[in-house]
Amino acid sequence: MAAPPDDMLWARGLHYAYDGSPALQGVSIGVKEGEVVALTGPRGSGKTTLLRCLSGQLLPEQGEVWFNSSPVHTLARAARERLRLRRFGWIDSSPRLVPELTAWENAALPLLLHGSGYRSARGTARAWLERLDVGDCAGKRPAALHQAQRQRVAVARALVHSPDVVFADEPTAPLHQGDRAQVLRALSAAARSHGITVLLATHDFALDQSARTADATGAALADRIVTLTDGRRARTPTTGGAAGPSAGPEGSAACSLSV
Ligand SMILES: Nc1ncnc2c1ncn2[C@@H]1O[C@H](COP(=O)(O)OP(=O)(O)OP(=O)(O)O)[C@@H](O)[C@H]1O
Repeated sequence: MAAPPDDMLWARGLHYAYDGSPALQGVSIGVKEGEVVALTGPRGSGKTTLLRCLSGQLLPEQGEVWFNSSPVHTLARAARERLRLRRFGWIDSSPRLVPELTAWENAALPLLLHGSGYRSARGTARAWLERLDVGDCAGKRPAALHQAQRQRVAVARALVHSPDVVFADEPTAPLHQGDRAQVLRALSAAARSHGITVLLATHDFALDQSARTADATGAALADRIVTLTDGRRARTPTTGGAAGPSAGPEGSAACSLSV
């Protein structure tokens, strides 16, 4: 089966289990170019597993993943790694930076791995750090930075090579309340200004009060919310939160980004 031509990323009937314990049970999703999609659901609902299948880190046991009308699920490991390196960016819940490298060197890693020259990689990485309000940290090593600064460097690293898709797995989890909305806005604004598609996993803010502000912001910055429950797409809205009643599995979130 071919993917719909207007979906940049498309998956059908994904199943994945860890040691026989199901994490995804037939998830299908389509994402258009430039869309910002918030993936919500309670802890353990399969958000990370879905992101990892869509980004080619995991091979689904059943189902198909297509990127730009080409199959990802049939690619050999080396080809999937090349695809991830060139076309995708990944932001984890904790900023895994290389401690020996400065902030700009960390941000520039995808470019350097692609074979870009040192000087040009430095210029591009510094520009992204400026855009993310951590330009003055460019020469510092991760240990000298606050957690929010480190996470911004990780965001810069995910965007620096102008990927087609950025997968962000609860990128604000380690941050204080005040930093969360800022990092999400910075990510979202940068992605929108460069036409980068974003899949952003967030906890179900209706169920997790501590994450409410960040996830409400993440959802409000998204074009659309997709909700998972027990490894399946939820059929009804699970929240009356900031995304509002329109934010069902296929519903549109308010897109109120103005940064
Ligand atoms: N490496 C692993 N080994 C075994 N089980 C796993 C592993 N990773 C995830 N799981 C299980 O798979 C299910 C889905 O987990 P997943 O991390 O995808 O959900 P999630 O919605 O991202 O959760 P969270 O919000 O807590 O990160 C859960 O039951 C989880 O315990």
